[in-house]
Amino acid sequence: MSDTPVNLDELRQKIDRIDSDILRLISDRASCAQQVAKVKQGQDPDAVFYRPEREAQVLRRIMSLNNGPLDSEEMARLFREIMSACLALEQPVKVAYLGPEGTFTQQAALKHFGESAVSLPMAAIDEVFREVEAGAVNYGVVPVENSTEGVINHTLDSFMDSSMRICGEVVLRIHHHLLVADTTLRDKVSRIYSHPQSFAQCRKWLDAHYPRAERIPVSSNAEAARLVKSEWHSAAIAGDMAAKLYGLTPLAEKIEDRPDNSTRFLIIGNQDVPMAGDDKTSLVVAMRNQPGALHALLEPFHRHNIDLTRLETRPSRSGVWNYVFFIDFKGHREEPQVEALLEEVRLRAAELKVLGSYPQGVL
Ligand SMILES: O=C(O)C(=O)C[C@]1(C(=O)O)C=C[C@@H](O)C=C1
Repeated sequence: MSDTPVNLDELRQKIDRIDSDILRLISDRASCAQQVAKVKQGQDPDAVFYRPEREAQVLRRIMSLNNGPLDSEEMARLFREIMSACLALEQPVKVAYLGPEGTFTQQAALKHFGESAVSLPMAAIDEVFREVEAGAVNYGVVPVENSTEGVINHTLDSFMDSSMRICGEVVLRIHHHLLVADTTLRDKVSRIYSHPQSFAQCRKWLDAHYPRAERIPVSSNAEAARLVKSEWHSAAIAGDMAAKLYGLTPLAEKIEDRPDNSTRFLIIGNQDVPMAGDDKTSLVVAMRNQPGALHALLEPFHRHNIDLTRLETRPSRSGVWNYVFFIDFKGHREEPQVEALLEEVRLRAAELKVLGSYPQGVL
């Protein structure tokens, strides 16, 4: 006879036994993290407890070991939460994000740090920078680019004046919904609120389905959701978090024009992150305004066979240099060929600032 349980009671008893094992193992893991904290404190009284490179390695390892039936992303999300709780035992982590509550940036912060982190909404990107700089929070989360709408200039500009470093990145699939309240007259929607970026990401859908509705830009999707609560003829374009926060329901789901619509967010902090094995580096470089400046800047990347993942130009704010370039590439600043590259770029540039080397987003 097979010992595989066949009825509901037996299956539930089996699940109870497995849960007891999981409980014991998670508790063992948490005790281990407490010991790690003691070791870190013993090494350095100002020890940093959050270690992005280690977290990336743990999550990648879990994904590579996973044989289903849960898919690897789902499994990594579960481990994300276990690690988040373990880190909170070592030291509760405070994270500032571009608010208000219910924005995609809050979603990115939770995706990266897990639910055990304390997340605090800020009214503007430069406030997030200021809070981290002042030491009021440990880390900050800000959006930097969207696959449909391009770069978020406020974030790049904030890096020019700041000593903050990049400690990580998160990429979030952005799904927009057309949301209404219980009291909305669904066939009388004549006004739609959203953030200008979201309007741009859903433009074709809106032209096709609501060509005559007035589109009112507001400061965030969460604010759009809040406004809709009290208006019977209005709808908001926002994501799941804002819908949940304000108790709205979707009239139409996933209305973004591009199915791969995603936004990249950066984690800013005060620490230099060691190599994780699958890293990126971000730079800001000022070049003198002379012929061939861009070629001179990019040529060493080609020669050292370094994979550029992004290049943005911003007007210089000091007025002395005409071009400021934001460059992301694959590799860590401690790798020998990256060190050699940075040495060369430094000689050619008027100014070079390494914003950070950090693990590529895992989830
Ligand atoms: O390995 C460490 O340094 C730990 O503190 C343990 C741990 C974990 O739970 O795995 C927790 C927090 C860190 O950010 C990284 C990993």
